[in-house]
Amino acid sequence: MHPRSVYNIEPDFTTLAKDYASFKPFVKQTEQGRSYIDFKDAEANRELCKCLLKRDFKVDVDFPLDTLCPAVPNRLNYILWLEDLIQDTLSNLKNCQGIDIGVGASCIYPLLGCATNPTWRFLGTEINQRSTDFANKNVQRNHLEDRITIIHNPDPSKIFLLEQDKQYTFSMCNPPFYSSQEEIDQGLHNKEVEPSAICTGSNNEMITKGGEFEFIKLMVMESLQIQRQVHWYTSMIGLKRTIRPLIRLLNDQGIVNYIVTDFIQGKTVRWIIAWSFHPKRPTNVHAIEAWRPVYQFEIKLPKEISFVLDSTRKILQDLEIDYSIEEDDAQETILSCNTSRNTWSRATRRQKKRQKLQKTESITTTIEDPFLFRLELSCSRSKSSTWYQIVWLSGANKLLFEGFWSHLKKRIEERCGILRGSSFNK
Ligand SMILES: C[S@@+](CC[C@H](N)C(=O)[O-])C[C@H]1O[C@@H](n2cnc3c(N)ncnc32)[C@H](O)[C@@H]1O
Repeated sequence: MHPRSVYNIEPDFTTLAKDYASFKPFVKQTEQGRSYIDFKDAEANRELCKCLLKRDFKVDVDFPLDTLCPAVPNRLNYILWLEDLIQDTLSNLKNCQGIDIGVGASCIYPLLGCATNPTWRFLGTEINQRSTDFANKNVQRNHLEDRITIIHNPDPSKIFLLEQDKQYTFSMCNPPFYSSQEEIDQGLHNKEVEPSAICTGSNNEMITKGGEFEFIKLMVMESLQIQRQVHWYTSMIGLKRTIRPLIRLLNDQGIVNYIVTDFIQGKTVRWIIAWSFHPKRPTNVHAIEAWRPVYQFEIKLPKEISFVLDSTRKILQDLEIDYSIEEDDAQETILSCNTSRNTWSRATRRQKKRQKLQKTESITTTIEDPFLFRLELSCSRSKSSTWYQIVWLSGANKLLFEGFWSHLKKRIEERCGILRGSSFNK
């Protein structure tokens, strides 16, 4: 559960039934006096969803019993995590324009997103005509026509129906997870399927050709065409086995800025994957470390921290890389570095040498996106050696980062007396 979720305190069904008479018929009591509802009862689920949305977000919805009933806490987790992602990586937090692929009849994500973020707007798409009509009615019911636009997508193999020349902050999606009814039955057995979806999710909402992997793959492939028109592409993942092939796909397509997170809601686990063609990487959002791309390297150097710091400064000055010292004490020093020129490639350094001899201005290669990184120096327990870590913070070119690190590592190791082939660190 997201730490900011109102549902960190479990809703009390007795109180909810007192406040909402429509919910009362569904509330039962255990012998110990604990109130509960039957999650296999579609009507009970729908009433719970409607009452929670009304009570906690002043959102008023209605949807047919044979369409997917959204579990509100689960949907809220996604919205709150998106807020974190945006806060962490974008400078302009106002006027966010989101996209929801497959709004469903409830139109839950646009409604919840607008209720919790007064400046957000949404474009919602849906392939099912009946769900599109219901979603539109839900938008009207909440007087949000000026902030939410719903469009019917007649082509299931198409994902993004965007306005040309318009920029979008994020896209989100709760895709159909399964490729067949057998897979759903298996999911029920493994407790992968949300209780509220058991009886209500109709086939088009739960099943898609090739399952969620193929659906998200379509999204990835289309995102390659439109690149930075959407800042963050995101999707919920319902099955753990989908994560690895998706990461492989992103890597194969050269997408280096991505992140995976998870949410545990009762017995159900859900994941969200996000990728971007923008250089700024998220560093302050909940993520599964094991699925992060390699953004950092660490080595141990056989010298005291003051010596390593002094040597690093000299190397950075030589490379004309700007840096500021963020934190500095005897135990740990953090240098924040940034450059927009590649001054370390062999060709650039050769050119620089030549130009020095000829006393002309040096020419360096400009990098498309600013290259930001952090160097973290910390004392080892013995104090006579130092842990030396680089963390890549921003930049779209992974090879550039790796090339820089290999250059810096060689120079700092040489200064610390580690010669090539030496056994220190092995
Ligand atoms: C699992 S439901 C999610 C509904 C709702 N967003 C929610 O979270 O409860 C998936 C939805 O995506 C829709 N859908 C499937 N393929 C689509 C596509 N290519 N474009 C837009 N919607 C699509 C389905 O009709 C269905 O309503």
